Amino acid sequence: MPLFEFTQKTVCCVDLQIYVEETNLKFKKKAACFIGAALLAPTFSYAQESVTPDQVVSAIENQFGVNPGQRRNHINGVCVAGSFVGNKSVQAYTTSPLFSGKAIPVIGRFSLAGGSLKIPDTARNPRGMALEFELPNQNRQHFTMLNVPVFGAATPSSFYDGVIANTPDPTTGKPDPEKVAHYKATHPDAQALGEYLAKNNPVVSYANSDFYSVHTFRFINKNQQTTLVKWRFVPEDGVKRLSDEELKTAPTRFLDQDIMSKTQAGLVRWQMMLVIGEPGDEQTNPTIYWPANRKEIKAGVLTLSSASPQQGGACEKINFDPLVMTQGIAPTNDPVLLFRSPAYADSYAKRMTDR
Ligand code: HEM
Repeated sequence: MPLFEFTQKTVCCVDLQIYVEETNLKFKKKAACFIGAALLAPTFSYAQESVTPDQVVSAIENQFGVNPGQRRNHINGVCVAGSFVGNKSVQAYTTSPLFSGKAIPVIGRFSLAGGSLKIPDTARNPRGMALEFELPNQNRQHFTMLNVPVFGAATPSSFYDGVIANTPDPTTGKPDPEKVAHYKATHPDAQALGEYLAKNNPVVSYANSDFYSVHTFRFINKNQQTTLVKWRFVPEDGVKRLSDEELKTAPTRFLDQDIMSKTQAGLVRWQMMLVIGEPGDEQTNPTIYWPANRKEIKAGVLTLSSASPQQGGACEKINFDPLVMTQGIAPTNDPVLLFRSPAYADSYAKRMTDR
């Protein structure tokens, strides 16, 4: 399968050559080029069956540019630290030491989706909460969550298509509206997230955001019984969003300073809610909601006590790979979840070796 396919005789060879050089995507030009047809309404098809993690990370780099030493996605962020106390009642579902009832040290990072430092804190895109739980015997558990209940791609190749469609055109410096429209029309899996982001204004503070596992995971108990679960972290201070008016007047950057001030003034908490799945609930497609009436139990409390700039901070050099897990927690066959691990490793390797 070609990485990028032109379905009409639409693009002049010179333009394509420039595009290839600019994008550095290293794909083979299989497209036919017809000089002079470029201005006719083009239709593009860039769906493909499979992509490699490096193709996707390189495409993200091409969309946003590269800031040496920094994350290729979720580049804006802030380090946090605190602890988590898991409820023992969750042991009915999992043997994970997270739910021992004892305080577990946590290093975390809040972030803004996207790979450009210029993306403002008012952007209508997801925010991230990544947690590394430091368990006994040097064990680690990661939760790498978003503040949206569903994701915008059911497969890595669909995610890749979104990156390509939203990559600025070298001539205008902006994504080509035709490509964006074509992507939306041909990727219904992006719709649920788009609708959620349109309906829910960005949050006023990381401390006033809820965060979701998005993916389905498997909890395994001491009798080897498996339960499908999702989880969400609910802020003690409630979810608060910017009004339409505030969105227009808010400063470009306020999220990092806000959480630093709040943790300096006191402790900031979230309740972890475990959502218990039922047989037949969606396991492998992170763009699909579970029914709203699933049983939920209180699974623990996250308390953050400090926050600091990411540069030189404890979170800077952590790869918050969502597949870093302890016993009692396992992934499902969600292709997006499984793809994230090698994609993050690729981004991590790049940012650790940039000059
Ligand atoms: C195909 C899908 C995805 C791709 C290719 C992707 C790619 C990436 C990459 C390259 C990074 C930077 C990693 C690093 O340098 O350390 C990143 C960070 C992040 N991603 Fe994803 N991602 C995907 C899906 C998701 C999903 C589904 C979620 C949440 C449910 C998510 C949440 C995050 C968060 C919170 C961060 C920041 C982690 C940190 O603070 O270090 N991503 N992603």
